[in-house]
Amino acid sequence: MKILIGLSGGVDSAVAAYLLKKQGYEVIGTTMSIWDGSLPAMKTKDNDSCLGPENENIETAHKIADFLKIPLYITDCREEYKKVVLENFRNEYKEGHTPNPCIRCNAYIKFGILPATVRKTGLNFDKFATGHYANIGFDSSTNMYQLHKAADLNKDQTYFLYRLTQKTLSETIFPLGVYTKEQVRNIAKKIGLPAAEKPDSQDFYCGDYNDILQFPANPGNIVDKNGRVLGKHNGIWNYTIGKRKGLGLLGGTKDPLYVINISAKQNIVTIGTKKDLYSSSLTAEKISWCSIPPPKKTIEVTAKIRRQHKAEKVFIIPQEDSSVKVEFAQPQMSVTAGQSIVFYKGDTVLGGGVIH
Ligand SMILES: Nc1ncnc2c1ncn2[C@@H]1O[C@H](COP(=O)(O)OP(=O)(O)OP(=O)(O)O)[C@@H](O)[C@H]1O
Repeated sequence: MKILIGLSGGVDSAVAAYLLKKQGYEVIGTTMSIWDGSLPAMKTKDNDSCLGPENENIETAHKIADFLKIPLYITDCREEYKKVVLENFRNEYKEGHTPNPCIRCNAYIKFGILPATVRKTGLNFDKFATGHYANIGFDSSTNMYQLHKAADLNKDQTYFLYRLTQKTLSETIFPLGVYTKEQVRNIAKKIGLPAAEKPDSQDFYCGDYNDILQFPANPGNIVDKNGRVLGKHNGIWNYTIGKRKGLGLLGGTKDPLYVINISAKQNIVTIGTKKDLYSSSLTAEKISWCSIPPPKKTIEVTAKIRRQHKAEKVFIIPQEDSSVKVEFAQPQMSVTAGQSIVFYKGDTVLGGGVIH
């Protein structure tokens, strides 16, 4: 079997490639290029984000490929990344939402355009692999592939993968799903991999998001729940639900204040106390059911409303228009439009959607 692996120049994908080779597969590497140099380059050296100058990563990917004796192809995904990920990023912030670009990148670029572009060059392969921490299984009772959490729950990346389709799951391998990060680092050190000491990538972009957004200032009011003006903002995209610091309010207040609502239509940021941040339900759209057929009636599952959230008990109530209403068993803090809610049953990712 021939496997194409996405080699980022980091330790995870390098070890994943090593493990595949060790299992006897024919492995070929590809590094996707998404950086077109139009944004200010980051100043900090240790910040290894996805979107940033790539030369060093490509150089390391070449070193890794040479070390593992596998061919490496650099794949230009810059145009598509700009159209699919960065444009959406801008549109979402314009709407006062807080998007999650990694989820979109995975669904459309990393597991879509990247392998498809390699195939178009005439290079054939049977499966596509990455160094993500996740597992894929198959449920013979439903005949469906299943996305499962990684063995290393601290590194589990399934939150970012819920938009993968059945077809993609059927063609994908996650060699690191059964390992802990510590084991992966130890393998890298033991075999002397060039990327062994590289830090994990932290964020998708390490600079100021305004570099990407580039919106002209659009001043408006910061108000309390009663509409009383407490301050001014320069653009709603500088705020996210739950933000507490740097609100630039006029007078000192007794209780700590947080952003509780952002209205693009009214160009208003609303501030409230911690208890105003709690919601008992939400609506999610653009639903992707990655491991099960779309449920027709209410189901009880657990759900995360952001990557670091502890999965909580919820009831999913399917709506006519294919969106879902989600009711929390316990009210949850900082439900944020643009972020994804991801549904789990045990360690299986059922699917997810974008919070409205
Ligand atoms: N530029 C890229 N080209 C090809 N594949 C990539 C690229 N960036 C990430 N990937 C793939 O996606 C996986 C998960 O990426 P993520 O950004 O989460 O990095 P990571 O966990 O730090 O992994 P790594 O140590 O391999 O960089 C990587 O292991 C790799 O297989």
